[in-house]
Amino acid sequence: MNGESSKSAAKKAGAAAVEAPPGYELPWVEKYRPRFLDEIVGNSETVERLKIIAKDGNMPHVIISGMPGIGKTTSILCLARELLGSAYKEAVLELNASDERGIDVVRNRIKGFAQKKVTLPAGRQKIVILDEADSMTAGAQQALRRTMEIYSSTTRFAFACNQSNKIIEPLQSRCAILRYARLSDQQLLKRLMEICEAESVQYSDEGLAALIFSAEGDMRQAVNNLQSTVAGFGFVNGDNVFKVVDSPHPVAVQAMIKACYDGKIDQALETLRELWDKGYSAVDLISTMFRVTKTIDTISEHSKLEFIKEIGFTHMRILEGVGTHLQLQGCIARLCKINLKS
Ligand SMILES: Nc1ncnc2c1ncn2[C@@H]1O[C@H](COP(=O)(O)OP(=O)(O)OP(=O)(O)O)[C@@H](O)[C@H]1O
Repeated sequence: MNGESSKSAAKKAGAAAVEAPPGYELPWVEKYRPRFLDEIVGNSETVERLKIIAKDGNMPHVIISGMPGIGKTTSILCLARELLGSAYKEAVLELNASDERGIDVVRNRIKGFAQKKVTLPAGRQKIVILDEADSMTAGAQQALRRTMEIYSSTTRFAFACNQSNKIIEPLQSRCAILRYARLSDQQLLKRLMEICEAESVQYSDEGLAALIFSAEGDMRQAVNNLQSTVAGFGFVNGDNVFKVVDSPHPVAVQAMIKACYDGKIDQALETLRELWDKGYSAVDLISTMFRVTKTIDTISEHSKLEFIKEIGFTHMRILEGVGTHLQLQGCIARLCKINLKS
């Protein structure tokens, strides 16, 4: 790809306006962090609601919850940028888990910010962003209750968290709760292809499939693994991706599950032995077995459900502390037996 077209691809993928200092490369998750709500992939209904808020300007207190790496913090930052324009720097206070966020910070820093006078576009308020809010102590959350009410005419709060039930009820009742779902494979694929084009990455289709498989709907992980694979190997194919993420190769695990389905216990145990000897832990193996079984389409629906049930029981036992080779061998034996019965 020539320089000009790679530049326009970068623009299309929303490459950050901030350039890294010469000699340094920004991590791609930062370089391609969406800057406007339009660029956010997935969760379109929720993002539409945010766009309406950005247009009307009357932002309620919000909680955005969902699993990691799907755009919660990014959405709040985009919303704040669209609401506040050039006043963004002055009118946003962002605190995340790396900042001290005990009661004192709520009493001093947040309250101080809420009292501060800032010139804003008409009808806009200052915004306090509390990232990873579920890790704030209950005491600190309690201390926010009155602050949120007293200063609500000038300051609005946005919380991002993985589990909204870790936010105390009184705060939940003051906020609009928006839930983000994990991103679909197509959404991840589209974004990864945009970034590959912008960065002139050499890739194969099965390389992208491997990135999507290992990310499980987490865009941050997909983009990070893409960058690590490019940095480590230069070419994104399945083998390289699984080396980077250091998880059992799903093709081998799939062969093992299929051997169970066909009742070929020796072959299945042999594959298990090879994977075990590579040093993967029992949890890695059993969770890959689960994910692979879910997606195999050559197994009957009934057997698939029975397999998943058995794998689930084994997973539970492993988490209880018995993560041995024998545990997995037992699981393989039971999987082989399921199909013999039916
Ligand atoms: N929906 C998305 N669209 C485009 N890029 C995304 C999306 N979600 C995540 N990303 C990428 O992943 C990076 C991290 O996203 P973000 O910080 O918003 O995640 P998060 O959901 O807040 O995760 P956490 O719960 O760990 O804080 C972004 O910089 C961006 O590059």
